[in-house]
Amino acid sequence: MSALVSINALSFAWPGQATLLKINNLTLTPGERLFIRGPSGSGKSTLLGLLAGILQPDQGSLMILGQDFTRLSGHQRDRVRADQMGYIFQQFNLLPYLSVMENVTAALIFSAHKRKRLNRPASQEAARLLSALQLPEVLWQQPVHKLSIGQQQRVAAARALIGRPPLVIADEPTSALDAGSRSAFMQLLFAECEHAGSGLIFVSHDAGLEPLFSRVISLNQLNGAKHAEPGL
Ligand SMILES: Nc1ncnc2c1ncn2[C@@H]1O[C@H](COP(=O)(O)OP(=O)(O)OP(=O)(O)O)[C@@H](O)[C@H]1O
Repeated sequence: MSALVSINALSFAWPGQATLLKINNLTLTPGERLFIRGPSGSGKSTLLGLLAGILQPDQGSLMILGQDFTRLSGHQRDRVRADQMGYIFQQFNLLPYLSVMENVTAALIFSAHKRKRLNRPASQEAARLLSALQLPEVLWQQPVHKLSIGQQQRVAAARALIGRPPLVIADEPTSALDAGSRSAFMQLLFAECEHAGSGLIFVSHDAGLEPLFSRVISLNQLNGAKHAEPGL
């Protein structure tokens, strides 16, 4: 089976800055659950931005679901992301004045592929995900800006998971959750990924979650770039 993600000799620098990431090799196979750890500022979110096609490497190759992202236009990468990925952003990126339901189902408006993978009406699938994440039903028609940060994080997760994307990318998705919600969140995330056969790339500072993953990597060990973090 071909890799979901394959990185070779990739390097990336933010404009005017020293090289932040130099990654010789990283592969994710379908269904694999990868945990990436690293101190603040080590480049975890930047790496996820590259994998999602939001950023472009300066050198090297980046194959996502069999497509060479370095050869696609920004618009083509947006298409792959909308159709084949679910991305839980660190800052959620929800549409504040739309309701919880509208935010979750918005992911389907932009992707016929995600709509096709549903096996029930969109609102029912959104309800199933929101219930599994223990988000009270009274909130579902509320605009998301009225929700707590932890509740918004769960809406962002439901939006990423709807339509069974083959690749799920999660950037610190449990940072605002209490222990009970975190546990429900992790169970749903794993159950959904397993059911859909999705690969998962998960970045977190929460080392307690590491044993749940099939592979754990340290970005500092993977990264050949010398960066200016104190003590590194
Ligand atoms: N949009 C940007 N423009 C310029 N530099 C950036 C930008 N985003 C991040 N950086 C720089 O890249 C480096 C790595 O940032 P990044 O957010 O990838 O780290 P991180 O490991 O995800 O950190 P954290 O754990 O705090 O979220 C930092 O030095 C940061 O200042």
